[in-house]
Amino acid sequence: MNNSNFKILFVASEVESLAKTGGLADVAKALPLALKEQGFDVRIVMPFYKSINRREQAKSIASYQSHTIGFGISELKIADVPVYLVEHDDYFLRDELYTENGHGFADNGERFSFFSQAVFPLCETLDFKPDIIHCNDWHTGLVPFLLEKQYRGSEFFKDTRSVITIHNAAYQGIFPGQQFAKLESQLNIDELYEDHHAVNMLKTGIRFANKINAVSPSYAAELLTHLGSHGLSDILNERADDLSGILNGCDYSDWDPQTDPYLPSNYSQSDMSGKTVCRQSLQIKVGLEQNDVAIFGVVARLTEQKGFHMLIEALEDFLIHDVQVIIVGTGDPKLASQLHQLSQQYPQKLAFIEAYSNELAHLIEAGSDFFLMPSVFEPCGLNQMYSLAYATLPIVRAVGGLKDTVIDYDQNPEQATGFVFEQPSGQTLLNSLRRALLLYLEHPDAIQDMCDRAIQTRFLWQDSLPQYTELYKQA
Ligand SMILES: Nc1ncnc2c1ncn2[C@@H]1O[C@H](COP(=O)(O)OP(=O)(O)O[C@H]2O[C@H](CO)[C@@H](O)[C@H](O)[C@H]2O)[C@@H](O)[C@H]1O
Repeated sequence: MNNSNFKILFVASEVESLAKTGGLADVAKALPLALKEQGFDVRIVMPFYKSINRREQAKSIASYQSHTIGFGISELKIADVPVYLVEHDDYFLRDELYTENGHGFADNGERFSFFSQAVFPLCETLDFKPDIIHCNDWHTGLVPFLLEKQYRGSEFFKDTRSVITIHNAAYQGIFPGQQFAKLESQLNIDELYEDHHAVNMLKTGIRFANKINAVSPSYAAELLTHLGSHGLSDILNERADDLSGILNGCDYSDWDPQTDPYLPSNYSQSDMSGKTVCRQSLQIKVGLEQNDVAIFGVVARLTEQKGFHMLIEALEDFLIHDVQVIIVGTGDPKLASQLHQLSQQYPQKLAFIEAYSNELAHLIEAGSDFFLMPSVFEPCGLNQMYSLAYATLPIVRAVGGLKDTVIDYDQNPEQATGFVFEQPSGQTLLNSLRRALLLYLEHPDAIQDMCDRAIQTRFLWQDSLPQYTELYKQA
């Protein structure tokens, strides 16, 4: 395959450095950039949100209008990858990407079916004939359906194939059928109807994409089980031959303690003194005393997925020890209020910052000794990869990508890079926290060895690219 002749349209609802609410954005930037480096002709398409960074630099390049759909197309670049922004003020000129006052917009189904629909005239207008349309998560789930049912017969798209990557199957985009009424009338939307005429956008993508992948091998395996499939095991088992798991890479150009511009002092394996500076600066920033107790950090969306119910239960006992816990996150207001309450109870030991802050996220990765991810499920997880790169030992549950990326101290002391536990309970998490703390206090040499291994661990996109290339070929 001559890469430069191979055209990939990467369709995503968020892209790091332009608009981000979670890990999907990290991948939607890093993977296209890695593909571009291999010479592929890759372009990204996403909605033109109000909050897009560098909004004023976006260049309007075209517009499209038919009897059913109209939108503008603007362009920005990330490195030398073009990013096409679908401009439709009614749908996308809103303060947030998906929600308002903590609730999803009522018309999210309509917004993202519009976005999925816009992909095709956008390609035609820009005369970009993709070999692969690479979709991501529920927001883009209608694209494979539209490709098969509306465009398969067209000259322009007759050779185009689709791939859908599942970053998080818990979010499926299930909306009432009326929200899809603006799709072409000749399309048979009825065939997508489930109970009460609802459409499941992720399931639609899984049904119609030529190939499907999940963001880690373990998550792909879990998706075939009742327990781990978020209710999608039937359709995924039907498509099992086309499903694979490809581990995400980590973007070390954004996450490297040697060059990280957010850190007050950079550091590396050969000179870790900067990590102490980061630690002090973190303590000052979040208002904790500057002493040298073990620091446990968390950066996450406040959702059940991230295991906050286990964490809160475990912290109630763990905070009697001489430790500091620093949590940064936004999301579920109930979880936020529980965390605020707990931090008022232990003001010297627990700092909870309810904010979305890139700067704090980087500082926590650098300034903590341990990083907590007690997830209920975790398709891949990126923060544990960032932690490893910053010599901050992850404490994770053995699930999805966490299982594929962290080696437990008790299981394999010679190669360990963190602490891994199985049972999803506050008690087992508490045991792991104590296990880590005990080692920190009594065997600093063992902790040092683990940090040395952690900081050298690499999850490179270059290692995952051959698998994506193979997926494209098979599609
Ligand atoms: N308050 C805050 N302030 C600053 N930054 C914050 C933040 N809250 C979260 N972030 C950032 O958002 C990203 C979270 O990425 P994760 O992969 O850990 O989880 P997420 O569940 O969003 O992604 C989903 O998609 C990714 C990508 O495939 C999978 O790895 C993952 O398992 C899946 O659930 C990180 O870059 C993190 O630093």
